[in-house]
Amino acid sequence: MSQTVLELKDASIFQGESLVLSNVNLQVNKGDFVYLIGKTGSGKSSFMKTLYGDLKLTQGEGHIVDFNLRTLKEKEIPFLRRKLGIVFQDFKLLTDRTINDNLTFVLKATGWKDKDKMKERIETVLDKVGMKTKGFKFPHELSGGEQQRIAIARALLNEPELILADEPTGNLDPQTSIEVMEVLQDINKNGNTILMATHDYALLLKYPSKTLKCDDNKVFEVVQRKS
Ligand SMILES: Nc1ncnc2c1ncn2[C@@H]1O[C@H](COP(=O)(O)OP(=O)(O)OP(=O)(O)O)[C@@H](O)[C@H]1O
Repeated sequence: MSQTVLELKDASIFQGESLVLSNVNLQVNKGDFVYLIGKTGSGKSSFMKTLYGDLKLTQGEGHIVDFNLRTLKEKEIPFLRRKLGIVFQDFKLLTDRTINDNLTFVLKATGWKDKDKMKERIETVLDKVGMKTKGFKFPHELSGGEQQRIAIARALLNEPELILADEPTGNLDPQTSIEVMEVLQDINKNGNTILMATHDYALLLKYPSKTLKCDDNKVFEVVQRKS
């Protein structure tokens, strides 16, 4: 039986008083790879922010991993985020420390204590993104694509039930975008569930998957035609 990791029913997404998306219905199951597309300003980031608790869900129903978005309390947000892996367009690595220290920082902040176990987990996630030998480097010593791989590794640290990637290739050239996408495809094949916001249509064509579109304050599924 498929396990639902995200479900929205008649959910409306607001930025302050203004309605961004209305009556959103969607279900994401374990193992899915789902795209969220739409023009600039159509609401993709607002949608993602609602899912990780940065914007409150005030209308409709929303369940993500084991949390109810309607009743989510401020103090529960860190626990929700531990079950999610979040990847941003601009990587958001800490620039003052090495990759190993970036990853150790997250593990410590999420309750890990055993040094050997932390080291082992860091090696495992760096290996998953093909960056096993780069742990000693500082972020500025890596290319954009490599930094994004590290950001994906960081998202994987606590074995998230769902990865939310908001324009993960937005700062990358087309070839590097494909390399990062291959990493996301690999981790999806290994069982990770991914919801990815993008406006990169070339990626959609190359890696077809279930696609939701934000347009005109609505979210609907689009069916890709095979040409
Ligand atoms: N912090 C904010 N406060 C008020 N309105 C906002 C805020 N952020 C976004 N908006 C508005 O919400 C709407 C949706 O923006 P959003 O950033 O979600 O779109 P997007 O599809 O992610 O666009 P992009 O691809 O440019 O990131 C826009 O009309 C935008 O002006």
